[in-house]
Amino acid sequence: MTVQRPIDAAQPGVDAVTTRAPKAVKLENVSVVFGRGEKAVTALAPTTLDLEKGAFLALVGPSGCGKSTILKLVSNLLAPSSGVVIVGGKEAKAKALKVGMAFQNPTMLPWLSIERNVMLPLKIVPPYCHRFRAERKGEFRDRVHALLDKVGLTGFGDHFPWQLSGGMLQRASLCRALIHEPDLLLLDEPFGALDQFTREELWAILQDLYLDRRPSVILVTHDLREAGFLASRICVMSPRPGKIISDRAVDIPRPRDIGLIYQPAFVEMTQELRALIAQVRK
Ligand SMILES: Nc1ncnc2c1ncn2[C@@H]1O[C@H](COP(=O)(O)OP(=O)(O)OP(=O)(O)O)[C@@H](O)[C@H]1O
Repeated sequence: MTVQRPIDAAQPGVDAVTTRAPKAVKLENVSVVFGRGEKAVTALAPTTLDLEKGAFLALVGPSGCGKSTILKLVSNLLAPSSGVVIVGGKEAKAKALKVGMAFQNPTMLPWLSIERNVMLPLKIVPPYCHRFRAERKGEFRDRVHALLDKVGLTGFGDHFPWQLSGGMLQRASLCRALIHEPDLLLLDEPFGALDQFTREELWAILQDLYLDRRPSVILVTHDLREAGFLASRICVMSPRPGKIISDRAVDIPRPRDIGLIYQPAFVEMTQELRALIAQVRK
């Protein structure tokens, strides 16, 4: 596949209808400081950031620049020291949106089969939890197996986590993040521990899953090709204190083919990002 349109930093991302599109997430002048006095660490300097509904944002930057801190704010695992975090039009603590999450370590419960691990959000998240008893052997089970099929795990529903490879567990983890059809997907280096081939395979799978329902996505990654392949927008962050220093669109039509990452315009974009990160790491 060829890149049909230039990668243009001046345009809104391909997944954002316009910059006036409804916002899934808004950070308004949000900062996070850990500790007090001389030991205080500003994990995030006052930051303002909007994520359009259905957009795919990648956060990249050196270690310690505040990427995970932003995910924790949005998922309400962390309260801001100042400013306000709006998710689905309300403060993050109101939990106005259904959220799905996946991390570098898939953290499956070892005593449950893959089917039951993937089904867990349906047991916990309204409105599904009210129907869980009635549906766990019916509609919900079918839904889990349909998703396992999509990620190439057909027939592994009755296996236990220890019977799967790292790549297979990460596929199952994506299923668990998506089973309750979240409006917002938060991904913290989900493919960081995988080999390059498995990783590329999972980029394509994640893209398909994203195109199915178009949730809003925030992906934290150290892999610039992963960011460029998957995202409609890439924010680069710098550390001490954590802040966003660049916010650019990735204006490449979807579905994207993996061959894209070898295209000159794509390589140029990742090299620019790399140079920016190398500067702020010093
Ligand atoms: N609970 C905490 N207490 C004190 N400092 C913290 C805490 N959590 C994070 N920090 C600090 O806040 C800063 C931002 O951390 P954060 O985990 O968001 O960075 P990151 O960009 O996700 O890093 P990495 O890429 O290594 O995962 C770092 O300097 C970190 O040491």
